[in-house]
Amino acid sequence: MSTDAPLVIAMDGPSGTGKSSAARRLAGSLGAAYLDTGAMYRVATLHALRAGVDLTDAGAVDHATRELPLVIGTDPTHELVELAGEDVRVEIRGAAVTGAVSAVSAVPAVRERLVAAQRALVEQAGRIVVEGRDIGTVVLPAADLKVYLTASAQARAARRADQDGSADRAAVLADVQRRDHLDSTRVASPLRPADDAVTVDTSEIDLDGVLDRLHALVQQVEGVRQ
Ligand SMILES: Nc1ncnc2c1ncn2[C@@H]1O[C@H](COP(=O)(O)OP(=O)(O)OP(=O)(O)O)[C@@H](O)[C@H]1O
Ligand SMILES: Nc1ccn([C@@H]2O[C@H](COP(=O)(O)O)[C@@H](O)[C@H]2O)c(=O)n1
Repeated sequence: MSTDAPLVIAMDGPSGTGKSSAARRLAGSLGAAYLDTGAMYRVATLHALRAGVDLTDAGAVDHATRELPLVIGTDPTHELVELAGEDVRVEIRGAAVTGAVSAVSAVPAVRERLVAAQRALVEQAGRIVVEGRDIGTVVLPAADLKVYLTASAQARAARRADQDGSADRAAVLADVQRRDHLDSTRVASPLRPADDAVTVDTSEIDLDGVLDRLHALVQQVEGVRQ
């Protein structure tokens, strides 16, 4: 099979399971594009925060994010995230946005617009790994392969604390659990595995091990399609 054959891989799971790291590397090795949909919700959140809207008011969040001058790249070797031409890669990962993003992503009108943009990017790319919370269930229900990454909250919090250089592991764990709860209990497109997703628990596997598992799954899918 030629390396430019269409291939759509959906990767979902809670925070800190390794979705971004694994999806980016998988895309690079498959010669595919990569889409970080969490970054899109983070940009919408930054835009709403800058507009000073009350994030508990869904109508106000909807209104404030209707015009969202967002540019997101899909090259797995080059991260590009811009809001009105400004590079916001660092700011969207900060505490203010991380603390507010679940409120913004729970607003159905925000999701509708971002899902439409995500589908358009997938259509353009043809061969792509897309990661988020609702990719297998809502955004791309016909994906060729759906993977749901999990890991214990403790493992995820330890990774996040190492990544951010935080000594307060209890606070990081509480934040991880708070976001898990909000993302999985919201009414609009809650975080959950698609019925046909393959679950991979990354608690005890390093990133190379996760990549081995993902490559084996891709080979199975490509074998079936040949
Ligand atoms: N299997 C693994 N073992 C150990 N550390 C890992 C593993 N996978 C990822 N990591 C590390 O965990 C941290 C979080 O990974 P990553 O950002 O890829 O997770 P994520 O699921 O995309 O999180 P979020 O949804 O919050 O963006 C990173 O520092 C990454 O290097
Ligand atoms: N498909 C998605 C992706 C993300 N979200 C929301 O965005 C938050 C940030 O995601 P990260 O992957 O960058 O941590 C996440 O907590 C969700 O609230 C989403 O709803 N759907």
